[in-house]
Amino acid sequence: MLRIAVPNKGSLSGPASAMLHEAGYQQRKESKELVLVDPVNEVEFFYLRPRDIAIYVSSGKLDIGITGRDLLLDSGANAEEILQLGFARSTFRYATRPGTAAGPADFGGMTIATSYEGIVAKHLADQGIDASVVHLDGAVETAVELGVAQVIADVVETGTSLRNAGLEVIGEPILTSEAVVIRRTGAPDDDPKVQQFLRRLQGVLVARSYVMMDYDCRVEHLERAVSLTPGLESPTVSPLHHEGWVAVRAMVPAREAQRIMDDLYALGARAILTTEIHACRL
Ligand SMILES: Nc1ncnc2c1ncn2[C@@H]1O[C@H](COP(=O)(O)OP(=O)(O)OP(=O)(O)O)[C@@H](O)[C@H]1O
Ligand SMILES: O=P(O)(O)OC[C@H]1O[C@H](OP(=O)(O)OP(=O)(O)O)[C@H](O)[C@@H]1O
Ligand SMILES: [Mg+2]
Repeated sequence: MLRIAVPNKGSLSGPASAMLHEAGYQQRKESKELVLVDPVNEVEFFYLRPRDIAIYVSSGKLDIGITGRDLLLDSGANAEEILQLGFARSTFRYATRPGTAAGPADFGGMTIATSYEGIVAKHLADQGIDASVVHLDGAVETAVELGVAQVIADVVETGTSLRNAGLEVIGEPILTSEAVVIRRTGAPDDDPKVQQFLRRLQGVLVARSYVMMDYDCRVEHLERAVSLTPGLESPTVSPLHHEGWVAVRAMVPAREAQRIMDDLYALGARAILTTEIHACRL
């Protein structure tokens, strides 16, 4: 059985379970379940704290896990990314009250509050900045108002939490993060069970970001039309009963679908339809 670590709380938990469900795996029905065996797919899911997942995977007791890139790097665990999942996207940044510092080079002698000590200590050391780091479990934005630190380093998505605390980002992002699948560094990459799992998740990613587009167009417009809808390999072109017309079918990126439909229509294509893709293997 493939043993997989899944986040049990926080921003990663819901979207990770939703993606696994879309990929055809059983998921737990209630948040108190810590282990779930999916015998049909020969997979065992362990619902763990997101922060602990890289540690379990690096120990070799679990084959793979879903976590955030920032959590993986912060843990310093011996594990590596093998697939990016596109959710829980964020940046990791320093923030201060306006006027505190012109940039991270001015942080010398200051205290930086963070839940990600590993990332911050390494970044400060790499930049040669002599600042202290204080670890807080969460809500670190409040540390400045309460005088525990002059600077924070935290996850930023919309920036709302920073604005509400009267803070502004300073310096370039330390890193960009998203949910990722990880395995122990150097684990063999030809394990068929892992490969099948990754193919299923890749299928979900493609199904989420592409739609199927069908349309009819005149033969003389076909080349221009297929240049708008080249598909992943090549579009399917079938003859229509109506002489001089063909039907075309191709996958197109979902977020470009409306623009492509406008362009096809302007070219003379008609009966332009898009349909959702529920699952795929490329
Ligand atoms: N607002 C957010 N937007 C996008 N990703 C986020 C956000 N907050 C946290 N993350 C991501 O979620 C992961 C953090 O997991 P964690 O369980 O700490 O999430 P959390 O939402 O902060 O939960 P908790 O309530 O336990 O603090 C990191 O990879 C982080 O980048
Ligand atoms: O830029 P924003 O869209 O405001 O999102 C970023 C905030 O979201 C997370 O906090 P969370 O709600 O998980 O609370 P926490 O600080 O207790 O982890 C993160 O730690 C930031 O505080
Ligand atoms: Mg949090």
